[in-house]
Amino acid sequence: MDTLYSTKSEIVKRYNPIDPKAHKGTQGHALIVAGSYGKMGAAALSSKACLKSGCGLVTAFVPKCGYEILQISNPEVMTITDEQEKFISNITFDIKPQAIAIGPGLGQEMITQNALHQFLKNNTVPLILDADALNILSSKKEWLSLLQSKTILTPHPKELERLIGKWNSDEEKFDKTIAFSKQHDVIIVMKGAPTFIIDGAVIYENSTGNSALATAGSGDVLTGIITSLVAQAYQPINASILGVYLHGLTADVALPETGHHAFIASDIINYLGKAFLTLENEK
Ligand SMILES: NC(=O)C1=CN([C@@H]2O[C@H](COP(=O)(O)OP(=O)(O)OC[C@H]3O[C@@H](n4cnc5c(N)ncnc54)[C@H](OP(=O)(O)O)[C@@H]3O)[C@@H](O)[C@H]2O)[C@@H](O)CC1
Ligand SMILES: Nc1ncnc2c1ncn2[C@@H]1O[C@H](COP(=O)(O)OP(=O)(O)O)[C@@H](O)[C@H]1O
Ligand SMILES: [Mg+2]
Repeated sequence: MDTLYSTKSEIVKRYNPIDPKAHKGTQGHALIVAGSYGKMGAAALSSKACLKSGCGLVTAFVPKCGYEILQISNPEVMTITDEQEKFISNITFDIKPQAIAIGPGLGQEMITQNALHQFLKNNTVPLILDADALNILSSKKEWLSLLQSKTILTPHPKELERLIGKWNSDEEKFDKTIAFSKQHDVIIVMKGAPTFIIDGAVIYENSTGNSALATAGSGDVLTGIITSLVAQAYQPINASILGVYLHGLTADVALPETGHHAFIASDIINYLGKAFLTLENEK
């Protein structure tokens, strides 16, 4: 099994500094479809991380109960709401995003499952699927054929197991994940310590991050970062590799200042600036 290691010099090659003539309209518009009653934090974290990774415009699509939560917690993020109070039931919008994330805090209500199905049948926008979007697909595997080429899936180990079934060894885990990636032509961000990014037979091993990331919402933030990069026109594989690297780097940079225990998902967002600067200084 050949694995490519994401060294800093490899990452810098994939990183594009922002054009001095850029404006919010050229920096991409991302849509984050997330949240349900009691899990609106996932939508807030994901959409803030998206904005703090350079995306020009970010819109959150949330159930009605999330409207004020999103508008107050993230004034820079625009918010549109579903007609249902507590769950998403119909993913329709009149904006033209360049990347869409679905899943953080979404829940798996039947009405939400149907909304995801209808959305996948019609969608042509580059997509990032996380959390409950993956759990729904695990229970409706026939919908996987609706995914466009190079859709990005970001499962943690339990979500991966739901998607590909149990494994008895690391080798089997990789074999099954590679087979899944090839069969559905999707990129799999296999989250863990470390995270591996799998694109067919090609495996990239991330080189940043530490156990400070073992905290609620850490994956929701990663989804926002990767979605931001896709909206800024990074190829899905480059957005995945660079996003995972920057996510881990925030924790490495923060550690001497915060320690492991006090570091929370919002700190990943707080340290994104310093993480990006380390790449800019190398360019
Ligand atoms: N503030 C908010 O609004 C937040 C909202 N959130 C939202 O909540 C929803 C449910 O998401 P979730 O991931 O908590 O539930 P679930 O899929 O059952 O997985 C949990 C089980 O998976 C396993 N496991 C996980 N990681 C592992 C690892 N590295 N290594 C090994 N095993 C690992 C572990 O299983 P165990 O080891 O206990 O058998 C664990 O018990 C989802 O929509 C999410 O976005 C959260 O993001 C939090 C913040
Ligand atoms: N010990 C660790 N070392 C490095 N990264 C970790 C560690 N623990 C968790 N992470 C990272 O934190 C993120 C957790 O994602 P996830 O489980 O989806 O969180 P949540 O659903 O709470 O947002 C992943 O990117 C994972 O790689
Ligand atoms: Mg998660």
